[in-house]
Amino acid sequence: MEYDLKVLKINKNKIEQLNELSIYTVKDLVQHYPYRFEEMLETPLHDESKVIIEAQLIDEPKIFYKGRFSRLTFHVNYHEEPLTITIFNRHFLKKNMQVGMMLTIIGKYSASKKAITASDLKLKNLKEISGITPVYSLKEGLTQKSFQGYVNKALNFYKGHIANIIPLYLCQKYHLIDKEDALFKIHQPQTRSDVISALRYLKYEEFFKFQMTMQYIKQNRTQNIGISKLIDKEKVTHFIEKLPFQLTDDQKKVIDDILIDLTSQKLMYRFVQGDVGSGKTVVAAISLYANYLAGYQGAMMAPTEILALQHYQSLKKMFKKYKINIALLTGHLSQKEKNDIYQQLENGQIDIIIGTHALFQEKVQYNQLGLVITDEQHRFGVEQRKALKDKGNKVDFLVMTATPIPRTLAISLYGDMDVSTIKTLPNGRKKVITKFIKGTSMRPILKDLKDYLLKGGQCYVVCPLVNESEAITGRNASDISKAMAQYFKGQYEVGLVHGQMSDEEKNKIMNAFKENKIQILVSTTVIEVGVDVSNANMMVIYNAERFGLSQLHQLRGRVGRSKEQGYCYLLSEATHSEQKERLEFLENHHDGFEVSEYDLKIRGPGDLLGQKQSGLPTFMIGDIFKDYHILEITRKDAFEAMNQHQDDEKIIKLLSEIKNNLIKNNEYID
Ligand SMILES: Nc1ncnc2c1ncn2[C@@H]1O[C@H](COP(=O)(O)OP(=O)(O)OP(=O)(O)O)[C@@H](O)[C@H]1O
Repeated sequence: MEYDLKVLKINKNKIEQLNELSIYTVKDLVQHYPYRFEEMLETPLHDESKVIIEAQLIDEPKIFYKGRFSRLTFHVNYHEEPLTITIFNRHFLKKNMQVGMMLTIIGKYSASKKAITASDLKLKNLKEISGITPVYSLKEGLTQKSFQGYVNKALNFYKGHIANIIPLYLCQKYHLIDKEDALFKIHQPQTRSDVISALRYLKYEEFFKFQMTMQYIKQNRTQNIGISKLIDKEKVTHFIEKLPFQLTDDQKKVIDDILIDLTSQKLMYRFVQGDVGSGKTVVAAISLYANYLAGYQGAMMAPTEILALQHYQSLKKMFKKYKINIALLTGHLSQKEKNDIYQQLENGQIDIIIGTHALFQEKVQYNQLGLVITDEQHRFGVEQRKALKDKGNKVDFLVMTATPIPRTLAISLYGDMDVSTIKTLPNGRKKVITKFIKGTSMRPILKDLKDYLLKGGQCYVVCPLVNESEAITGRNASDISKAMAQYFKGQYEVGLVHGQMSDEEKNKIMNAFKENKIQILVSTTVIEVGVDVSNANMMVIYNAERFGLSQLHQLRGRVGRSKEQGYCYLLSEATHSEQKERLEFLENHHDGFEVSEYDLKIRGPGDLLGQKQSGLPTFMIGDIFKDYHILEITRKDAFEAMNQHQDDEKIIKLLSEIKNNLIKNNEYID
């Protein structure tokens, strides 16, 4: 049951402050878990470090005042040695301090002065205060102590009514404690092992629920009969044979998977991940062609206008000799142009439509939509997916992403989809020569750059900032482009592209670069995903330490996309050894899956995909990277639960809760 915070008799003003932390119900309060724990354990005296000690007061404390500030100084006996203790603004403690009493002192130790500058002082011995204290992430107005008080109220309110969600056989298998016990232990731990056993239960429960949701969605979908499409496979084979290159084995395998999906009764719901430059566009094109041959319209949605335009141009080129009507719909067409496209989509004149979010606006009606492909799953939420699916009756759905994640993680996270992976790069593709160069000057690589330009190549220069910033240090694209334009005046054209420009401006510059009217393109990370200019094979990245490793791999993937040798220079003043190691790792590793695995190991959450923006599910207590073995185990357990324990009382209850949640959050897709 969901209870409003009012039942806990918390005052209105405090309830508002709790609301700011997205805490609205008693359950929310109990689920606002500590983000760390502080342990009060005696530490040895190490010079210039934080120490916690227990010692005996040996003299009367003295108070000194200076303006509004006070200083309390006294001496203690610590293992037969006197130490001087100073603490600021605690003059009021003096009245309760008697010579001979035991004190606990927390502060910074100076060996030369034999003194501690204390940050906290307790008039008790350590034993009385030792233990483990949860620390919560809070907002202004709430103290740790008051928050702990509210949580305690919430726990007592629920006590005796907290039921286990996990079925008994799983609790027994993993020796999980009860849910009620886990909640008490996470908020009121006595020992470290309390925290460990509480976390084990709570993480397992959170991931298990997630995996059950995935299984539920998947099962629901499989029961849903799709349209078995009739595809002239000979024509598909003929199209493949006419391509200017041989497909890689992975491309062939994915295409086979997709063709099976399209022709089967099952609705396709497939997630294709491939390394940068592994050739996903042609896979999309073949799928769209197969769908077209079966008599259906296809839609391909890209996250940016630059990419939509690029896909449109590549598809137009690939289908030049075919009578397929391909159109581009973006937000920047005139109203008349848009209306024409709407009409042609509705009456079935357009076979394949490429575009951005504009593709699923309400006005857009399809005649016979059969396949939707979205590029970069991470930027499209459930809402958009639903909107697009609503455009057609039983539409097959393909999601492509260029941000590789280890397959096990992909299966665990996208458990409601079938996952295909394109790992191999096209034949003859050379590894991008990657060099980490210390500093932020282009001087050390200028000769390489000039030689390369002289041979007719084009180059990307990536900067972390658009303009000069006072807050952040780093090279900015505007200044760099001006400096380069000046330097190469009369020899080469320099262009500038960044996210603050209008789409029209961006497209103009990108097209000029594609047509080699611009030889040096200075940019921010707007070129990160998907841009494909095969004559541009050199990239210089300023302040490389400022980018995530997977992001650098994405950026580097813009070069070396043909048989030409690609070069990527990582300019960085990285001082931390960890930063250097990461850049050196990129020098020696070229496989996106390896890069993401390394990221996963050393950096944990955040860096791999930028979790928040990525559309990856967020968890309250489990960490998809650090705890991914639990994610994996729960996937198997959820599968088993769905198929072998569907009569278990707890499973029945959980599934009904899952369904209600999906409906409530408007995420229920039939
Ligand atoms: N089997 C192949 N053999 C040779 N070249 C190929 C093959 N498949 C694709 N290509 C070419 O490789 C280049 C990269 O392909 P594509 O743009 O589809 O990559 P991608 O997987 O979308 O990569 P990214 O995610 O980095 O954009 C294109 O120029 C494409 O024509």
